[in-house]
Amino acid sequence: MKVIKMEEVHLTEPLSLAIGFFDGLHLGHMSLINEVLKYKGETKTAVMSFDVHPLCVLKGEKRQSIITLEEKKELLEEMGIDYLLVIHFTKEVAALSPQAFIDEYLNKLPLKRLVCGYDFHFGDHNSGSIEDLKKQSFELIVKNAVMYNETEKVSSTLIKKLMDQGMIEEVNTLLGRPYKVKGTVIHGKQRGRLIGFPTLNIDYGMKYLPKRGVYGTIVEINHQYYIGMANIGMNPTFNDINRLSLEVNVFDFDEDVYGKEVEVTFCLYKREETVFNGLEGLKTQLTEDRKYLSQVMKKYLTLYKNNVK
Ligand SMILES: Cc1cc2nc3c(=O)[nH]c(=O)nc-3n(C[C@H](O)[C@H](O)[C@H](O)COP(=O)(O)O)c2cc1C
Ligand SMILES: Nc1ncnc2c1ncn2[C@@H]1O[C@H](COP(=O)(O)OP(=O)(O)O)[C@@H](O)[C@H]1O
Repeated sequence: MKVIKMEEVHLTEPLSLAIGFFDGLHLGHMSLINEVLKYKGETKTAVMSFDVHPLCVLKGEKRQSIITLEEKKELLEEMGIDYLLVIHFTKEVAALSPQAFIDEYLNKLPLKRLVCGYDFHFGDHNSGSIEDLKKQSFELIVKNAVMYNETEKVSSTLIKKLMDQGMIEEVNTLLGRPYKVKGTVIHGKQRGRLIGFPTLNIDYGMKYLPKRGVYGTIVEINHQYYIGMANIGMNPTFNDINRLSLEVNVFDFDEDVYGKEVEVTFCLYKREETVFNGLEGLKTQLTEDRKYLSQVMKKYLTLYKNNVK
């Protein structure tokens, strides 16, 4: 798959294109991508997205996302999309009228058909709608919402809400794959090894983290897979950190991997983060967590290993 900045695009073969920010690439987004892939062979296949979330630009928000641009690229490539077309999103782009947006980004392409979701809006104050797209010369396919239940649609907002409740298995169902966080191993307070539970502290960047607490995870280190118990939290027993930490104690592993990139896959939520009355209480709890998770996580490790290439 080629990644092309829209300012530099020059394509000549007919295209089928899905458009959206696609935070999460969840089942709803996948229905658009799969629609485009139906035309592989007849046309080239492409996805158009933005480099930063429109709300970050418009409201100056620092927004944690379910998926990074890097992960988006990997997934779309695996699915067989030919081009990822990236719009550099700025206030000027946000202020384009609907027709100016269409002329600037869509009519410059050899666009045979456009696939978008039922609620796609674009242009100044989101004033552009499906009605504007229907008037153009390309074919338009509008996909209905994929539903979560009778009333709620699968959406990035819903996935974040479920993450906030620790409902990671539900999240994984709606993503169509397990939730992962990739990051570099950084230094913590060097206390873990003293209590017999060393942890990889992970720099999770701008990834959205599930609810504070303990999770059963699969950890990839140097192309090997391990079971691990992760904690997302503020280590309230010690009360000496100021940003939510993601750390994982890896089973059957004993190496120094500071500075390496690792990937944590969230499989199940075990318990809330608790304030202990000193180290002994924490150690007893961690011993119980390890005993429980080393049993329960075996099947996830097998499944995981069977599903990676
Ligand atoms: C599986 C797991 C569960 C944890 N649960 C708690 C907890 O309930 N309460 C708490 O204060 N800290 C908890 N911790 C965090 C420990 O306090 C932390 O790992 C320890 O202080 C080591 O920190 P360090 O990596 O900065 O050295 C947990 C850590 C792990 C790996
Ligand atoms: N089983 C293991 N799980 C996690 N980290 C381990 C393990 N074995 C060795 N390590 C190493 O020990 C370091 C963690 O020790 P710890 O005392 O918790 O330090 P820190 O506070 O810097 O995370 C890890 O970064 C890793 O390099």
